Amino acid sequence: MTEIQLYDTTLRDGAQREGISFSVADKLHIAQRLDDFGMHFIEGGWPGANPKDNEFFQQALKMGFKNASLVAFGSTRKAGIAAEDDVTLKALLESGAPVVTLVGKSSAPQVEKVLATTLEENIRMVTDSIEFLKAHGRRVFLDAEHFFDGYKADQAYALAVLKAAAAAGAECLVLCDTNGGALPGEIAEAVSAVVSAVNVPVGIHAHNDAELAVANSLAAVKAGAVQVQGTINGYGERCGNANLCSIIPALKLKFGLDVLPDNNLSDLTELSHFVSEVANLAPDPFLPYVGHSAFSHKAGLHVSGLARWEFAYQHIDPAAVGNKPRTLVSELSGKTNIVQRATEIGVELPARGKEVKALLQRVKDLESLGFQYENAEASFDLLVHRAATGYQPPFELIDFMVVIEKRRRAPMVSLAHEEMMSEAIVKVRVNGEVMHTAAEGNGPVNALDLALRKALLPSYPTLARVNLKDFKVRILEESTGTGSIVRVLIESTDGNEEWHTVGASSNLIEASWLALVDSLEYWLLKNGGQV
Ligand SMILES: CC(=O)SCCNC(=O)CCNC(=O)[C@H](O)C(C)(C)COP(=O)(O)OP(=O)(O)OC[C@H]1O[C@@H](n2cnc3c(N)ncnc32)[C@H](O)[C@@H]1OP(=O)(O)O
Ligand SMILES: CC(=O)C(=O)O
Repeated sequence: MTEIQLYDTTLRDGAQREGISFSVADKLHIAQRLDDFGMHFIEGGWPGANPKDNEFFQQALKMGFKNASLVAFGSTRKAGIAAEDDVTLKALLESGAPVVTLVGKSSAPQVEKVLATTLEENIRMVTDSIEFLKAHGRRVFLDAEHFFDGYKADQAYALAVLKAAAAAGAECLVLCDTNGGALPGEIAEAVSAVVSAVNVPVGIHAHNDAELAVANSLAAVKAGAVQVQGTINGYGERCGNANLCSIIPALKLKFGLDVLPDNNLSDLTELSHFVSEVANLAPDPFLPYVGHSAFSHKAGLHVSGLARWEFAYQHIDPAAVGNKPRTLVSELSGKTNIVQRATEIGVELPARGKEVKALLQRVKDLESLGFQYENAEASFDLLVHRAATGYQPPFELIDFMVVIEKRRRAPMVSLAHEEMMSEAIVKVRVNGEVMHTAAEGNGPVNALDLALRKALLPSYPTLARVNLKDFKVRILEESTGTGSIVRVLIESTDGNEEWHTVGASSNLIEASWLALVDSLEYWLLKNGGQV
């Protein structure tokens, strides 16, 4: 079986993504996780480029890896100077990394236009640099920059660079689609040609500018490439690099290549989320394999099909990559979505009973009025409970009133001397007793929240732990202006768990009230007022 080398460049090319700036500690944490995961090579950065990268190599060598080899990245020597005088080559040696990946030009137009040197001198730069590093005991890979564009422009020259690198002792010739514009067929053809022309293993380094980096990497492997370079979550310069979170499961589960132990693959989703956390980027829910929505099922036909056969609408078992299937409830649901979600919250509903039909109809009716349940699972769970015979809500609204007043403090000098005052009066029945409370707040929803809590806290003191974490308002049917329907989505937390509720109305206060009441009622229902 072909041995594939997994080469991660999240810490170097991944850090070239706009918005990412890893600290040394971030890099060390990520490197540790990549090593635990079973990555074969971890490219840590460009020694000499900045103090953080220098520090990283010192610390990473002290830390040591159990699976991976540490790789330092840098360019071939500058034109017109000796290798031993080149600052980049010296810094690569000083980094102490046992493996060095050298980026060298393999495209004739790039050599002439960008390096502004001769084609012959570029070949000498590649050869001298590899020989210099090999003479100092380093393993060397060549990242043949712009290889595929160079292969189209001047095939003989692109191959001559690779042959020179192989003769100088490069262990792997990594063909780079640096501008990310190549197509899978072109990649496969060029990789096959190189594999036949050289006696050294070939690798692939693809960028995602045409959204083909993963497809191109897989096409390269099919054509004989044995090293795959990429990044976690596809982070990288411009539109990113080939996403290892898609490539690794494809190699393992679809190509049947034993690139990692099975148990490690199930850590992939966690690894992806860990790296996005450290990069301070929200995880992309729509990433294949590892995204929160990668196995979310919304359409009624899909959910019903999946209930009969787990592969009806899934290309792999989500558990293989550490992910989970989810069932969404919405206006596109069928009976099975409702039954499954009800089962998840411990309510058994007969699959063909009238309760399910009524709930499904209620969801569709409410969504047509502006509610949206797929992002507000707690509000849907309450619909299920409220429909059950004998359900006793922890509190019931009798009525509420909100007053908003603009007050001017005399003497008025500026807007800072004007203030908005909101007061809410709430009447609710709690455990048979009518509670009549009032509160002032910095806005009408805040005043309502405070007045409602005043009414509930004597009976449910632990409710004090519940906080509103996020409050989103979306205007639906914008064309009707201030008369349009608004949807309010509230995210709440008790410090341990988070839940989402929804309200919709042509009145913003009412929409907010509905979402607020659902939030508190949901928590009381789940916790019985105790935590
Ligand atoms: C395809 C890739 O993603 S390769 C990785 C690119 N990554 C980075 O550039 C990030 C780190 N880079 C840096 O910190 C800086 O660019 C440094 C420290 C490497 C160099 O900085 P400077 O010395 O100021 O040079 P600058 O970046 O302006 O120009 C690049 C120089 O490298 C030369 N160069 C570019 N590619 C190569 C190559 N493959 N081999 C040799 N020299 C090269 C250019 O001709 C230019 O030389 P010049 O300074 O004699 O004109
Ligand atoms: C080496 C590299 O990052 C590239 O060619 O894209």
